[in-house]
Amino acid sequence: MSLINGVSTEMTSDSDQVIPEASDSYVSTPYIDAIVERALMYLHSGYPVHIAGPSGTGKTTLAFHLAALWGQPVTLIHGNAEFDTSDLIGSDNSGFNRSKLVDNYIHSVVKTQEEMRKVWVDNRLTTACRNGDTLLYDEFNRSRPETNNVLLSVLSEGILNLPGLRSAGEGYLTVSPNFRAIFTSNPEEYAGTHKTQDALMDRLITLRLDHPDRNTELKVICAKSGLEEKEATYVVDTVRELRSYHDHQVRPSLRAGIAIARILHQAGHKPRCGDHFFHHVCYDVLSMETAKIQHESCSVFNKMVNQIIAQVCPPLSVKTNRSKQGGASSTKKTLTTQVKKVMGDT
Ligand SMILES: Nc1ncnc2c1ncn2[C@@H]1O[C@H](COP(=O)(O)OP(=O)(O)OP(=O)(O)O)[C@@H](O)[C@H]1O
Repeated sequence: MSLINGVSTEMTSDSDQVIPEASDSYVSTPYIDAIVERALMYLHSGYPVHIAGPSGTGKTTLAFHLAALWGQPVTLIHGNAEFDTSDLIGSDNSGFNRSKLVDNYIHSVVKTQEEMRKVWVDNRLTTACRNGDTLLYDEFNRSRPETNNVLLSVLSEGILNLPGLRSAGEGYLTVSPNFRAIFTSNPEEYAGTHKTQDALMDRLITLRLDHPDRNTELKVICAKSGLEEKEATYVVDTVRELRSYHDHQVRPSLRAGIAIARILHQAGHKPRCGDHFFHHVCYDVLSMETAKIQHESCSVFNKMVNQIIAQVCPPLSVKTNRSKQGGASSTKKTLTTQVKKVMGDT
C-alpha cells in the first residue's frame, strides 16, 4: 500500500493498475464535496472528466479521490512530450517470438528451421479500454496533441483504433462500457505543455479548479502539516493575502501554505511577526520573480511579505509586552521594531 497525493493506492498483480482507496488524510469540505458530486454525476452519465486549474490547487489529489470513489481499477498515465501513440496503445517493437524446429528424423540429415516474429504488446490505454478501468491521465497536455489523437474515437465512438499488426483481424477494439477517463491539466502552464486540440476538449467536461476557499485551504494545511488550526490560520491568511496582491501574476499555491506550516511545525516555530525564522521561510517558500527586485539594497518582495505578516500575524511575545508595558501603542511599537529588525537582515 502506498500514498499518491493523499490517496492510498494498492498495486494489483497487473503492475500497470492501481486500486486507489479513499484516504484518511483526504480533506472534504463543502467546496470540495460540491465539485466531487458534479464530477461523479458526469462519470455516471458516461462522460470523461477534465480537472483544469493552476499549479497546486489540488487537481491530481481530486482526480485520485474521484477514481477511488468510482471504485474501478485505475490505469495511470502521466503526460510526456516524448510519448508517441505507441506509448498509449502499444506496439510490435516491444516483444519477439522465436521458434526453432530441429528435424533429425533421418539420423544422417539434420534440418533446422528458425523463425523470429515481432509480437504486439498492449500498452496502458489498450489495457484500460479492454478491462473497463478508469484511465487517469495526469497533465495530459504535456503529451503532444498528435499522440492524444487516438483518444478521440475512444471517447466518442467507444472504439480504439489499433494497427492491423496487433494480431490477425484485431484492428479495432471495442471499448468496455465500464471504461471512464479522468484528465488533469494546467492551462496556465506554458513550459513543457502543448495546446490541446479543440476536438479533444469538446469531448471532455471540464471542471475549473481555482485556489480553494479559505476554509478548505485551512483544513488541508492543518491536515498536511500537523500545525494546530489557530496557528495555521495565520499561515493561510499570509498566503491568501499575498495571492490577492498578485492577482494576475504567479500566485502562491496551497502547496506553498502546506510547506510553510509543515516547516514551522517541524522546527517548533509559530507564525509570528518578528520571528526571524518564520519571515525567512516565507521569503524562501513564497519567493517569486519580484524577489529579485531590490530597493535600497532590500528585496521589494521581502518587504511586501513583511508588511503582510505584520498585518496578519500576531507579534512575537505580544502577551508579555502587553502585560509588562500595557496598551496597544506599546504593542504596535514592539511590532514595528521587530519588523524593522527582520527587514534589516534581508
Ligand atoms: N482535498 C485535499 N485533501 C488533502 N490534501 C490535499 C487536498 N487537495 C490538495 N491537497 C494537497 O495539496 C497539495 C497540492 O495538491 P495537488 O498536487 O493535487 O495539486 P495539483 O493542482 O495537481 O498541482 P500541480 O498542477 O502542480 O501538479 C498536495 O500536497 C496535496 O496533497
